[in-house]
Amino acid sequence: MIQLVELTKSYPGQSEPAVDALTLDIPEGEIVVFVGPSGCGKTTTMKLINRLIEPTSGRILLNGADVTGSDPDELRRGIGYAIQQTGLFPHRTVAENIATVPKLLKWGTERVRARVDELLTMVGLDPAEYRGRYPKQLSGGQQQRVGVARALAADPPVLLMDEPFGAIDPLTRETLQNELLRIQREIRKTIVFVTHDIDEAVKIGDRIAIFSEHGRVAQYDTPEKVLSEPADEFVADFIGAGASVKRLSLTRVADAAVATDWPTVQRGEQPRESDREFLLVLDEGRAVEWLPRRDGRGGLPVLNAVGPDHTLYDALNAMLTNNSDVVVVTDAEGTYRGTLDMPAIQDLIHADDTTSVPRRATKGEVR
Ligand SMILES: Nc1ncnc2c1ncn2[C@@H]1O[C@H](COP(=O)(O)OP(=O)(O)OP(=O)(O)O)[C@@H](O)[C@H]1O
Repeated sequence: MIQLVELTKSYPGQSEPAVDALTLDIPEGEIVVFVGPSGCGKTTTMKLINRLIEPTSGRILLNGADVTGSDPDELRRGIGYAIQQTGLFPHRTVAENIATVPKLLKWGTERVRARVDELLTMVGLDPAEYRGRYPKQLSGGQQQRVGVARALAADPPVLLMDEPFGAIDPLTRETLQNELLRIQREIRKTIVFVTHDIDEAVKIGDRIAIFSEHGRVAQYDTPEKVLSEPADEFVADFIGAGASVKRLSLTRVADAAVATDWPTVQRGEQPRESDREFLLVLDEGRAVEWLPRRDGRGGLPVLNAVGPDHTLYDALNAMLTNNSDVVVVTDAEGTYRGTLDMPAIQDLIHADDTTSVPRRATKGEVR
C-alpha cells in the first residue's frame, strides 16, 4: 500500500504549489485512478511517488516504510512506470526494450528471454512476430502494449500509468482498457492510473481520486459513490451529464439478471407457439437469427451480441445500434445464454430511485 502524507511540491519560480498537502492512501492490489482537469497536479503526484522529482515537504510510505529518503534508483525498480509517449528506446528492439530493468537487475539471458516472451503473450502480441521489431514498426496501440510489458518486466508490486492510453483511437483504447482489467485480475498489482477521462476512470478504477487544483482531492471514492453521490458541485460538473448512464458501465453482463425464457427454435425445426413477435433461431448453440413468428420468413441476423465481460453500457449501446429493445447474451465462447432487455436496464438505472414515473413497458414485456 502507498500512503501519501501531506505531500507538497512547489516548483521553483511558481507562486502556488503544484501539489498542496496531499494526503491519500492507495490500497494494495487496487487500481486507483487520478482524474481531473489539466494542470491539477496528477503527473506531479505520480513523479513524486517514484521520486522522479523530490517533494518540497511531506512523506511517501510504501508498505509502511518511509521511502522519501531512500535510493531513488532502487525505489524505481520496484515501481513500473508506463506513460503516454511510451518512452520506448527507438533503436532497441521490442525484446530489448522490455528487458531493460531485468538486465539492470542482472538476470540471466535465458530468464530474460522467457520473461520477454511471457509478457508479450500477456499483452496480446505474438512473441515470434514482435520481439525483433523496432518501436517504429508498431502501431500506437502496440507500442502502448510494449510500454505496459516493459513496466511489468521485473514484476514490480506497484505500477504507475500516466495516461497510457491517451493518444489512442477509441476502439483500441477500449481494447487496451479491457486487457488491463484482464491482466490485473491475474497479477493484482497496486496501480495508480492517471487520466483526463471520467469514463475511463469509472471503467478502470476500484477507486477514483478527483483532483480539483493544486493536487487537492475533491472526492476519493468508489466509482459507484462518485457517480451516485458527488461530494460537491465541482465533482458533479466534472462527471458531467449522464451520470446514471455512466453507472451502467459499472455492471458486467455476467453479473446482470439475464432472462433465459426467450422462445428459441433450433435451425431447421418447426417453431413452437409463442406470444413473442420474434423467435430466436439457434444453430449449434449460437443465436443466429431473429425470426418473425407470424410468417416465419424474412429473419434478421443477430448482431452485436454481448458477452460476460461487456458492461450494461455496452448492452444498451448494442440495443440502440440495433434499434431493438433486447440484445442477445452469450458466454465467452459465443454460446447463447439468454437475453437482456431495456426494462431490465431501466430497473438498474432507477434501482434506488423512488420518484420515477411509471414506464410503458414492464419487466419481461417486450414490444
Ligand atoms: N517542471 C515544472 N516546472 C514548473 N512548473 C511545473 C513543472 N511541471 C509542472 N508544473 C506546473 O505544475 C502544475 C501541475 O502540473 P501537472 O503536470 O502535475 O498537472 P496534470 O494534472 O498532470 O496536468 P495534465 O493533465 O495537463 O497532464 C501545473 O500548473 C504546471 O504548469
